[in-house]
Amino acid sequence: MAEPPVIIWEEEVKSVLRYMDLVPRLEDALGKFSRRDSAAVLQPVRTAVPLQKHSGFMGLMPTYMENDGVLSTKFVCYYNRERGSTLPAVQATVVLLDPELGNVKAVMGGEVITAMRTAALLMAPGAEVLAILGTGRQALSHFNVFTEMFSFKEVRVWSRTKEEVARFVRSAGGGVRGCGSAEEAVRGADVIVTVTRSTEPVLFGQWVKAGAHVAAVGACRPDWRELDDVLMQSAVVYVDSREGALSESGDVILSGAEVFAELGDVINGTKPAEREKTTVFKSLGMGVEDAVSAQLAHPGGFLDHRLKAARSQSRTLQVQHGAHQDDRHRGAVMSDLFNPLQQEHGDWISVHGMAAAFLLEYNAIKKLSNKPGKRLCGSHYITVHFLLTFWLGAVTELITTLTASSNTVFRPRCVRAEHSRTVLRSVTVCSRGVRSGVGTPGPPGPVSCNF
Ligand SMILES: NC(=O)C1=CN([C@@H]2O[C@H](COP(=O)(O)OP(=O)(O)OC[C@H]3O[C@@H](n4cnc5c(N)ncnc54)[C@H](OP(=O)(O)O)[C@@H]3O)[C@@H](O)[C@H]2O)C=CC1
Ligand SMILES: O=C([O-])C1=[NH+]CCC1
Repeated sequence: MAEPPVIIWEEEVKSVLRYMDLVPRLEDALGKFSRRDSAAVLQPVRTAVPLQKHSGFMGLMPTYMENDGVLSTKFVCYYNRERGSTLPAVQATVVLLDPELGNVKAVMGGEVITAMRTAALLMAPGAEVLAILGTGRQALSHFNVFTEMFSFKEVRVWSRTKEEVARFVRSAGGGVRGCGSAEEAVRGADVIVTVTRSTEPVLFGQWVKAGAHVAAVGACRPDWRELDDVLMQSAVVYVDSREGALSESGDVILSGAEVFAELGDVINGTKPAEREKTTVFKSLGMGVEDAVSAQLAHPGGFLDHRLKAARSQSRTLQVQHGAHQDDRHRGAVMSDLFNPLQQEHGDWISVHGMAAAFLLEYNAIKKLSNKPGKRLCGSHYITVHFLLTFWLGAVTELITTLTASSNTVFRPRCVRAEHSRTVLRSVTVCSRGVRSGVGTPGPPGPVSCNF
Protein backbone atom coordinates (compact mmCIF):
# COMPACT_ATOMS: atom_id res chain seq x y z
CA MET A 1 0.00 0.00 0.00
CA ALA A 2 1.30 3.44 -0.91
CA GLU A 3 1.89 5.90 1.89
CA PRO A 4 -0.45 8.90 2.04
CA PRO A 5 1.01 12.09 0.53
CA VAL A 6 3.04 14.44 2.69
CA ILE A 7 2.30 18.14 2.65
CA ILE A 8 5.30 20.46 2.67
CA TRP A 9 4.38 24.03 3.36
CA GLU A 10 5.92 27.06 1.74
CA GLU A 11 7.81 28.06 4.92
CA GLU A 12 9.38 24.60 5.10
CA VAL A 13 10.47 24.68 1.46
CA LYS A 14 12.03 28.03 2.19
CA SER A 15 13.98 26.69 5.15
CA VAL A 16 15.18 23.67 3.20
CA LEU A 17 16.26 25.02 -0.20
CA ARG A 18 19.64 26.68 -0.62
CA TYR A 19 21.18 27.94 -3.84
CA MET A 20 24.34 25.95 -3.22
CA ASP A 21 22.32 22.72 -3.47
CA LEU A 22 19.91 23.94 -6.10
CA VAL A 23 22.24 25.46 -8.71
CA PRO A 24 24.27 22.33 -9.57
CA ARG A 25 21.05 20.32 -9.91
CA LEU A 26 19.45 22.95 -12.12
CA GLU A 27 22.52 22.98 -14.34
CA ASP A 28 22.50 19.23 -14.56
CA ALA A 29 18.77 19.19 -15.39
CA LEU A 30 19.04 21.92 -18.06
CA GLY A 31 21.98 20.11 -19.63
CA LYS A 32 20.01 16.87 -19.74
CA PHE A 33 16.94 18.63 -21.13
CA SER A 34 18.92 20.15 -23.99
CA ARG A 35 20.32 16.75 -24.96
CA ARG A 36 16.73 15.71 -25.71
CA ASP A 37 17.29 12.29 -24.21
CA SER A 38 13.76 11.23 -23.31
CA ALA A 39 14.93 8.86 -20.58
CA ALA A 40 16.73 11.77 -18.94
CA VAL A 41 14.04 14.46 -19.17
CA LEU A 42 10.59 14.37 -20.72
CA GLN A 43 8.97 17.76 -20.42
CA PRO A 44 6.25 18.94 -22.79
CA VAL A 45 5.53 22.64 -23.25
CA ARG A 46 3.33 23.98 -20.46
CA THR A 47 -0.42 23.62 -20.96
CA ALA A 48 -2.03 26.97 -20.23
CA VAL A 49 -5.71 27.34 -19.44
CA PRO A 50 -6.73 30.99 -19.75
CA LEU A 51 -8.27 32.69 -16.71
CA GLN A 52 -9.82 35.43 -18.81
CA LYS A 53 -11.47 37.25 -15.93
CA HIS A 54 -7.99 37.87 -14.46
CA SER A 55 -6.04 38.26 -17.71
CA GLY A 56 -4.10 35.25 -16.50
CA PHE A 57 -3.81 31.52 -16.86
CA MET A 58 -3.41 28.26 -15.02
CA GLY A 59 -0.29 26.46 -16.22
CA LEU A 60 0.25 22.74 -15.89
CA MET A 61 3.94 21.78 -16.01
CA PRO A 62 4.50 17.99 -15.96
CA THR A 63 7.96 16.42 -16.04
CA TYR A 64 9.29 12.87 -16.04
CA MET A 65 12.93 12.08 -15.37
CA GLU A 66 12.99 8.33 -15.88
CA ASN A 67 16.66 7.78 -15.09
CA ASP A 68 16.40 9.79 -11.88
CA GLY A 69 13.02 8.34 -10.84
CA VAL A 70 11.33 11.74 -10.68
CA LEU A 71 7.73 12.33 -11.77
CA SER A 72 6.13 15.65 -10.97
CA THR A 73 3.90 18.43 -12.08
CA LYS A 74 3.55 22.03 -11.06
CA PHE A 75 0.27 23.93 -11.12
CA VAL A 76 0.93 27.59 -11.49
CA CYS A 77 -1.73 30.29 -11.57
CA TYR A 78 -0.76 33.66 -12.96
CA TYR A 79 -2.92 36.76 -12.48
CA ASN A 80 -2.33 40.10 -14.07
CA ARG A 81 -3.45 41.95 -10.95
CA GLU A 82 -4.90 45.44 -10.90
CA ARG A 83 -2.34 48.13 -10.22
CA GLY A 84 -1.97 48.58 -6.46
CA SER A 85 -3.33 45.12 -5.66
CA THR A 86 -1.56 43.43 -2.76
CA LEU A 87 -2.45 39.95 -3.99
CA PRO A 88 0.33 37.80 -5.45
CA ALA A 89 0.64 37.48 -9.22
CA VAL A 90 1.89 33.90 -9.09
CA GLN A 91 0.61 31.04 -6.92
CA ALA A 92 2.11 27.62 -7.41
CA THR A 93 1.94 24.07 -6.07
CA VAL A 94 4.32 21.23 -6.95
CA VAL A 95 3.08 17.64 -6.81
CA LEU A 96 5.64 14.82 -6.64
CA LEU A 97 4.50 11.34 -7.66
CA ASP A 98 5.95 7.89 -7.32
CA PRO A 99 6.80 6.92 -10.92
CA GLU A 100 6.44 3.20 -10.11
CA LEU A 101 2.95 3.37 -8.61
CA GLY A 102 1.57 6.67 -9.84
CA ASN A 103 0.48 7.79 -6.38
CA VAL A 104 1.13 11.28 -5.05
CA LYS A 105 4.12 11.29 -2.66
CA ALA A 106 4.21 14.94 -1.74
CA VAL A 107 2.35 18.17 -2.31
CA MET A 108 4.46 21.23 -1.73
CA GLY A 109 4.21 24.98 -1.86
CA GLY A 110 5.64 26.09 -5.22
CA GLU A 111 6.16 29.81 -4.79
CA VAL A 112 9.58 29.72 -3.12
CA ILE A 113 10.66 27.06 -5.63
CA THR A 114 9.46 29.28 -8.51
CA ALA A 115 11.20 32.36 -7.14
CA MET A 116 14.51 30.62 -6.41
CA ARG A 117 14.87 28.38 -9.45
CA THR A 118 14.07 31.28 -11.79
CA ALA A 119 16.58 33.67 -10.23
CA ALA A 120 19.26 30.97 -9.99
CA LEU A 121 19.63 30.76 -13.76
CA LEU A 122 20.63 34.32 -14.35
CA MET A 123 24.27 35.08 -13.83
CA ALA A 124 26.67 37.84 -14.79
CA PRO A 125 30.31 37.71 -13.73
CA GLY A 126 32.39 40.84 -13.98
CA ALA A 127 29.39 43.17 -14.27
CA GLU A 128 29.43 46.46 -12.38
CA VAL A 129 25.98 47.96 -12.81
CA LEU A 130 22.76 46.01 -12.31
CA ALA A 131 19.35 47.41 -13.30
CA ILE A 132 16.08 45.79 -12.29
CA LEU A 133 12.80 46.76 -13.92
CA GLY A 134 9.95 45.74 -11.60
CA THR A 135 9.80 45.60 -7.83
CA GLY A 136 7.72 42.49 -7.11
CA ARG A 137 8.53 39.05 -5.90
CA GLN A 138 10.79 38.03 -8.76
CA ALA A 139 12.58 41.38 -8.53
CA LEU A 140 13.41 40.59 -4.91
CA SER A 141 14.65 37.06 -5.55
CA HIS A 142 16.79 38.25 -8.47
CA PHE A 143 18.18 41.12 -6.43
CA ASN A 144 19.04 38.72 -3.61
CA VAL A 145 20.84 36.17 -5.71
CA PHE A 146 22.67 38.68 -7.91
CA THR A 147 23.97 40.73 -5.03
CA GLU A 148 24.99 37.62 -3.08
CA MET A 149 26.80 36.29 -6.07
CA PHE A 150 28.50 39.34 -7.54
CA SER A 151 29.92 42.64 -6.31
CA PHE A 152 28.04 45.29 -8.23
CA LYS A 153 29.25 48.84 -7.87
CA GLU A 154 25.73 50.08 -8.45
CA VAL A 155 22.25 48.59 -8.32
CA ARG A 156 19.33 50.54 -9.81
CA VAL A 157 15.66 49.76 -9.70
CA TRP A 158 12.64 51.13 -11.49
CA SER A 159 8.95 50.38 -11.38
CA ARG A 160 5.92 52.26 -12.63
CA THR A 161 4.74 52.98 -9.05
CA LYS A 162 6.98 55.41 -7.16
CA GLU A 163 5.92 54.10 -3.74
CA GLU A 164 6.84 50.56 -4.76
CA VAL A 165 10.31 51.72 -5.80
CA ALA A 166 10.75 53.38 -2.41
CA ARG A 167 9.52 50.23 -0.63
CA PHE A 168 11.96 48.07 -2.61
CA VAL A 169 14.87 50.40 -1.88
CA ARG A 170 14.00 50.32 1.84
CA SER A 171 13.62 46.55 1.97
CA ALA A 172 16.90 46.06 0.09
CA GLY A 173 18.58 47.72 3.07
CA GLY A 174 20.55 50.42 1.26
CA GLY A 175 22.87 50.34 -1.72
CA VAL A 176 20.06 50.45 -4.27
CA ARG A 177 19.18 53.55 -6.27
CA GLY A 178 15.53 54.09 -7.13
CA CYS A 179 15.08 55.57 -10.62
CA GLY A 180 12.37 57.81 -12.02
CA SER A 181 12.27 56.08 -15.40
CA ALA A 182 13.17 52.75 -16.96
CA GLU A 183 15.56 54.54 -19.28
CA GLU A 184 17.40 56.17 -16.38
CA ALA A 185 17.73 52.76 -14.72
CA VAL A 186 19.10 50.87 -17.71
CA ARG A 187 21.36 53.38 -19.48
CA GLY A 188 24.93 52.13 -19.05
CA ALA A 189 23.89 49.02 -17.08
CA ASP A 190 25.84 45.79 -17.62
CA VAL A 191 23.02 43.52 -16.52
CA ILE A 192 19.33 44.30 -16.88
CA VAL A 193 16.60 42.16 -15.36
CA THR A 194 13.03 42.66 -16.56
CA VAL A 195 10.58 41.22 -14.03
CA THR A 196 7.31 42.99 -14.72
CA ARG A 197 3.76 41.94 -15.54
CA SER A 198 3.77 44.27 -18.50
CA THR A 199 2.26 43.08 -21.78
CA GLU A 200 3.95 45.89 -23.76
CA PRO A 201 7.70 46.56 -24.09
CA VAL A 202 9.27 48.26 -21.06
CA LEU A 203 12.85 47.89 -22.31
CA PHE A 204 14.00 49.39 -25.61
CA GLY A 205 17.10 48.43 -27.56
CA GLN A 206 18.23 52.02 -28.02
CA TRP A 207 18.76 52.35 -24.23
CA VAL A 208 20.80 49.18 -23.87
CA LYS A 209 24.59 49.40 -23.75
CA ALA A 210 26.41 47.21 -26.30
CA GLY A 211 27.62 44.03 -24.61
CA ALA A 212 24.99 44.16 -21.84
CA HIS A 213 23.19 41.03 -20.68
CA VAL A 214 19.39 41.14 -20.38
CA ALA A 215 17.49 38.60 -18.33
CA ALA A 216 13.89 38.83 -19.53
CA VAL A 217 11.70 37.04 -17.01
CA GLY A 218 8.17 38.42 -17.54
CA ALA A 219 5.93 38.29 -20.67
CA CYS A 220 5.16 34.59 -20.74
CA ARG A 221 2.30 34.52 -23.26
CA PRO A 222 2.61 34.62 -27.08
CA ASP A 223 1.08 38.12 -27.31
CA TRP A 224 2.86 39.69 -24.32
CA ARG A 225 6.06 41.73 -24.58
CA GLU A 226 8.68 43.21 -22.28
CA LEU A 227 11.40 43.90 -24.88
CA ASP A 228 11.09 45.76 -28.17
CA ASP A 229 11.98 44.45 -31.65
CA VAL A 230 15.22 46.45 -31.83
CA LEU A 231 16.63 44.71 -28.79
CA MET A 232 15.34 41.26 -29.72
CA GLN A 233 16.72 41.48 -33.24
CA SER A 234 20.11 42.89 -32.32
CA ALA A 235 20.90 40.62 -29.36
CA VAL A 236 22.08 37.03 -29.21
CA VAL A 237 18.99 35.29 -27.83
CA TYR A 238 19.18 32.40 -25.36
CA VAL A 239 16.12 30.60 -24.02
CA ASP A 240 15.42 27.86 -21.49
CA SER A 241 13.41 25.78 -23.96
CA ARG A 242 13.20 26.35 -27.71
CA GLU A 243 9.77 24.75 -27.98
CA GLY A 244 8.58 26.79 -25.02
CA ALA A 245 9.90 30.06 -26.43
CA LEU A 246 8.44 29.45 -29.87
CA SER A 247 5.00 28.77 -28.49
CA GLU A 248 4.85 31.06 -25.43
CA SER A 249 7.16 34.05 -25.77
CA GLY A 250 5.69 37.16 -27.41
CA ASP A 251 9.17 38.71 -27.40
CA VAL A 252 10.52 35.85 -29.52
CA ILE A 253 7.46 35.13 -31.69
CA LEU A 254 6.36 38.69 -32.49
CA SER A 255 9.86 40.08 -33.06
CA GLY A 256 10.81 37.17 -35.32
CA ALA A 257 14.17 37.02 -33.52
CA GLU A 258 16.31 33.96 -34.01
CA VAL A 259 16.90 31.78 -30.96
CA PHE A 260 20.63 31.17 -30.78
CA ALA A 261 20.76 28.53 -28.05
CA GLU A 262 19.21 27.02 -24.98
CA LEU A 263 20.91 27.54 -21.65
CA GLY A 264 21.44 23.77 -21.56
CA ASP A 265 23.46 23.99 -24.79
CA VAL A 266 25.85 26.41 -23.10
CA ILE A 267 26.08 24.10 -20.07
CA ASN A 268 26.77 21.15 -22.37
CA GLY A 269 29.40 23.16 -24.21
CA THR A 270 27.66 22.73 -27.56
CA LYS A 271 26.97 26.48 -27.92
CA PRO A 272 29.08 29.38 -26.66
CA ALA A 273 28.13 32.10 -24.19
CA GLU A 274 28.72 35.17 -26.36
CA ARG A 275 30.10 37.35 -23.57
CA GLU A 276 31.30 40.18 -25.80
CA LYS A 277 27.92 40.64 -27.49
CA THR A 278 24.60 41.97 -26.25
CA THR A 279 22.74 38.93 -24.98
CA VAL A 280 19.13 38.27 -23.99
CA PHE A 281 18.10 35.29 -21.92
CA LYS A 282 14.37 34.88 -22.44
CA SER A 283 13.18 32.88 -19.44
CA LEU A 284 9.77 31.23 -19.39
CA GLY A 285 10.25 28.66 -16.64
CA MET A 286 10.40 24.90 -17.03
CA GLY A 287 8.81 21.97 -15.22
CA VAL A 288 12.16 20.22 -14.95
CA GLU A 289 13.46 23.09 -12.78
CA ASP A 290 10.54 22.60 -10.43
CA ALA A 291 10.98 18.81 -10.48
CA VAL A 292 14.61 18.88 -9.32
CA SER A 293 13.84 21.56 -6.72
CA ALA A 294 10.96 19.52 -5.33
CA GLN A 295 13.04 16.34 -5.36
CA LEU A 296 15.61 18.13 -3.20
CA ALA A 297 13.07 19.37 -0.69
CA HIS A 298 10.85 16.33 -0.27
CA PRO A 299 11.00 13.94 2.74
CA GLY A 300 13.67 11.31 2.27
CA GLY A 301 15.36 13.60 -0.27
CA PHE A 302 18.86 14.98 -0.12
CA LEU A 303 17.84 17.76 2.29
CA ASP A 304 15.68 15.63 4.56
CA HIS A 305 17.64 16.70 7.65
CA ARG A 306 16.78 20.35 6.97
CA LEU A 307 13.15 19.50 6.40
CA LYS A 308 12.98 17.71 9.76
CA ALA A 309 14.57 20.68 11.48
CA ALA A 310 12.21 23.08 9.72
CA ARG A 311 9.22 21.00 10.79
CA SER A 312 10.13 20.98 14.45
CA GLN A 313 10.91 24.70 14.31
CA SER A 314 7.65 25.58 12.62
CA ARG A 315 5.79 23.65 15.32
CA THR A 316 7.47 25.74 17.98
CA LEU A 317 6.76 28.97 16.19
CA GLN A 318 3.17 27.99 15.51
CA VAL A 319 3.24 29.42 12.03
CA GLN A 320 -0.04 29.51 10.23
CA HIS A 321 0.83 27.74 7.01
CA GLY A 322 -0.17 28.40 3.45
CA ALA A 323 0.09 32.15 3.70
CA HIS A 324 1.37 34.59 1.15
CA GLN A 325 4.89 35.34 2.07
CA ASP A 326 5.94 38.69 0.91
CA ASP A 327 5.53 41.71 3.18
CA ARG A 328 4.09 43.35 0.13
CA HIS A 329 1.09 41.06 0.42
CA ARG A 330 0.36 42.06 3.95
CA GLY A 331 -3.29 42.67 3.14
CA ALA A 332 -3.72 39.01 2.35
CA VAL A 333 -1.53 37.98 5.26
CA MET A 334 -3.66 39.89 7.75
CA SER A 335 -6.62 37.55 7.42
CA ASP A 336 -4.24 34.68 8.05
CA LEU A 337 -2.96 36.28 11.20
CA PHE A 338 -6.38 36.98 12.52
CA ASN A 339 -7.53 33.36 12.48
CA PRO A 340 -4.91 31.89 14.81
CA LEU A 341 -5.16 34.98 16.96
CA GLN A 342 -8.85 34.38 17.44
CA GLN A 343 -8.48 30.67 17.96
CA GLU A 344 -5.70 30.81 20.45
CA HIS A 345 -6.77 33.86 22.36
CA GLY A 346 -10.52 33.47 22.18
CA ASP A 347 -10.72 33.05 25.95
CA TRP A 348 -8.47 35.97 26.61
CA ILE A 349 -10.66 38.05 24.39
CA SER A 350 -13.70 36.93 26.35
CA VAL A 351 -11.99 38.08 29.59
CA HIS A 352 -11.88 41.55 28.10
CA GLY A 353 -15.52 41.15 27.13
CA MET A 354 -16.34 40.34 30.75
CA ALA A 355 -14.50 43.40 31.97
CA ALA A 356 -16.50 45.58 29.62
CA ALA A 357 -19.73 43.97 30.84
CA PHE A 358 -18.80 44.72 34.44
CA LEU A 359 -18.14 48.34 33.63
CA LEU A 360 -21.62 48.59 32.21
CA GLU A 361 -23.03 46.86 35.26
CA TYR A 362 -21.10 49.22 37.52
CA ASN A 363 -22.62 52.24 35.84
CA ALA A 364 -26.12 50.79 35.96
CA ILE A 365 -25.89 49.94 39.69
CA LYS A 366 -24.40 53.31 40.48
CA LYS A 367 -27.32 55.03 38.83
CA LEU A 368 -29.76 52.78 40.71
CA SER A 369 -28.05 53.42 44.06
CA ASN A 370 -28.38 57.18 43.63
CA LYS A 371 -32.18 56.98 43.26
CA PRO A 372 -34.27 58.27 46.20
CA GLY A 373 -35.33 55.52 48.67
CA LYS A 374 -32.50 53.23 47.55
CA ARG A 375 -31.88 50.10 49.60
CA LEU A 376 -28.67 49.02 48.00
CA CYS A 377 -25.21 50.08 49.07
CA GLY A 378 -23.66 50.37 45.63
CA SER A 379 -19.99 50.46 46.53
CA HIS A 380 -20.17 47.33 48.74
CA TYR A 381 -22.09 45.40 46.20
CA ILE A 382 -19.67 46.38 43.47
CA THR A 383 -16.57 45.47 45.51
CA VAL A 384 -17.81 42.00 46.41
CA HIS A 385 -19.19 41.30 43.00
CA PHE A 386 -16.04 42.52 41.23
CA LEU A 387 -13.58 40.65 43.44
CA LEU A 388 -15.38 37.36 43.53
CA THR A 389 -17.01 37.04 40.20
CA PHE A 390 -14.62 38.94 37.97
CA TRP A 391 -11.31 37.60 39.25
CA LEU A 392 -12.55 34.07 39.70
CA GLY A 393 -14.01 34.25 36.22
CA ALA A 394 -10.77 35.59 34.79
CA VAL A 395 -8.59 32.92 36.41
CA THR A 396 -10.96 30.24 35.19
CA GLU A 397 -10.76 31.66 31.70
CA LEU A 398 -6.95 31.59 31.78
CA ILE A 399 -6.85 27.99 32.96
CA THR A 400 -9.28 27.10 30.20
CA THR A 401 -7.07 28.77 27.60
CA LEU A 402 -3.93 26.97 28.76
CA THR A 403 -5.69 23.62 28.87
CA ALA A 404 -7.28 24.11 25.49
CA SER A 405 -3.99 25.03 23.87
CA SER A 406 -1.99 22.30 25.60
CA ASN A 407 -0.65 19.19 23.97
CA THR A 408 -3.04 16.97 25.91
CA VAL A 409 -6.26 15.10 25.29
CA PHE A 410 -8.06 18.15 26.69
CA ARG A 411 -7.19 20.19 23.64
CA PRO A 412 -10.34 20.54 21.51
CA ARG A 413 -9.97 19.64 17.83
CA CYS A 414 -10.74 23.17 16.74
CA VAL A 415 -7.69 24.62 18.52
CA ARG A 416 -4.76 24.44 16.15
CA ALA A 417 -2.16 26.16 18.30
CA GLU A 418 0.06 24.14 20.56
CA HIS A 419 0.79 24.86 24.17
CA SER A 420 1.85 28.44 24.62
CA ARG A 421 4.05 29.32 27.57
CA THR A 422 2.75 32.82 27.78
CA VAL A 423 -0.90 33.16 27.12
CA LEU A 424 -0.36 36.59 25.65
CA ARG A 425 2.36 35.51 23.20
CA SER A 426 1.81 37.54 20.08
CA VAL A 427 1.09 35.36 17.09
CA THR A 428 1.24 38.43 14.90
CA VAL A 429 4.80 39.32 15.80
CA CYS A 430 5.94 35.72 15.61
CA SER A 431 4.45 35.12 12.18
CA ARG A 432 5.76 38.38 10.78
CA GLY A 433 9.22 37.51 11.97
CA VAL A 434 9.09 34.23 10.15
CA ARG A 435 7.62 35.71 7.02
CA SER A 436 9.84 38.71 6.61
CA GLY A 437 12.80 38.09 4.37
CA VAL A 438 11.05 35.45 2.32
CA GLY A 439 12.86 35.10 -0.94
CA THR A 440 16.14 35.81 0.74
CA PRO A 441 18.38 33.04 -0.48
CA GLY A 442 21.09 31.20 1.32
CA PRO A 443 24.67 31.40 0.10
CA PRO A 444 24.81 30.73 -3.62
CA GLY A 445 26.75 27.85 -5.02
CA PRO A 446 29.00 27.45 -8.02
CA VAL A 447 27.59 28.41 -11.37
CA SER A 448 29.03 27.39 -14.68
CA CYS A 449 26.39 28.79 -17.00
CA ASN A 450 27.70 32.34 -17.09
CA PHE A 451 27.28 35.01 -19.69
N1 LIG B 1 10.32 32.96 -16.25
C1 LIG B 1 9.88 32.38 -15.16
O1 LIG B 1 10.25 31.26 -14.85
C2 LIG B 1 8.92 33.10 -14.30
C3 LIG B 1 8.41 34.29 -14.71
N2 LIG B 1 7.57 35.00 -13.91
C4 LIG B 1 7.12 36.28 -14.42
O2 LIG B 1 7.81 37.33 -13.75
C5 LIG B 1 7.01 38.51 -13.76
C6 LIG B 1 7.02 39.10 -12.35
O3 LIG B 1 6.40 38.19 -11.45
P1 LIG B 1 6.26 38.59 -9.91
O4 LIG B 1 7.47 39.30 -9.46
O5 LIG B 1 5.81 37.37 -9.21
O6 LIG B 1 5.05 39.64 -10.00
P2 LIG B 1 4.69 40.81 -9.00
O7 LIG B 1 3.26 41.09 -9.19
O8 LIG B 1 5.19 40.49 -7.63
O9 LIG B 1 5.54 42.05 -9.55
C7 LIG B 1 5.27 42.56 -10.81
C8 LIG B 1 5.98 43.87 -11.05
O10 LIG B 1 5.63 44.31 -12.38
C9 LIG B 1 5.17 45.65 -12.32
N3 LIG B 1 4.20 45.87 -13.39
C10 LIG B 1 2.97 45.34 -13.51
N4 LIG B 1 2.40 45.74 -14.65
C11 LIG B 1 3.28 46.58 -15.24
C12 LIG B 1 3.27 47.33 -16.45
N5 LIG B 1 2.21 47.32 -17.25
N6 LIG B 1 4.36 48.06 -16.75
C13 LIG B 1 5.44 48.09 -15.94
N7 LIG B 1 5.50 47.41 -14.79
C14 LIG B 1 4.44 46.65 -14.44
C15 LIG B 1 4.55 45.78 -10.94
O11 LIG B 1 4.46 47.13 -10.63
P3 LIG B 1 3.29 47.72 -9.66
O12 LIG B 1 3.77 47.42 -8.29
O13 LIG B 1 3.25 49.15 -10.02
O14 LIG B 1 2.03 46.97 -10.00
C16 LIG B 1 5.56 45.00 -10.12
O15 LIG B 1 6.69 45.79 -9.83
C17 LIG B 1 5.63 38.07 -14.25
O16 LIG B 1 5.49 38.48 -15.58
C18 LIG B 1 5.66 36.55 -14.17
O17 LIG B 1 4.89 35.93 -15.16
C19 LIG B 1 7.22 34.55 -12.67
C20 LIG B 1 7.67 33.35 -12.23
C21 LIG B 1 8.56 32.51 -13.00
O1 LIG C 1 7.57 28.86 -14.76
C1 LIG C 1 6.72 29.41 -14.07
O2 LIG C 1 6.35 28.96 -12.98
C2 LIG C 1 6.08 30.63 -14.58
N1 LIG C 1 6.45 31.20 -15.68
C3 LIG C 1 5.68 32.36 -15.95
C4 LIG C 1 4.71 32.47 -14.84
C5 LIG C 1 5.03 31.35 -13.94
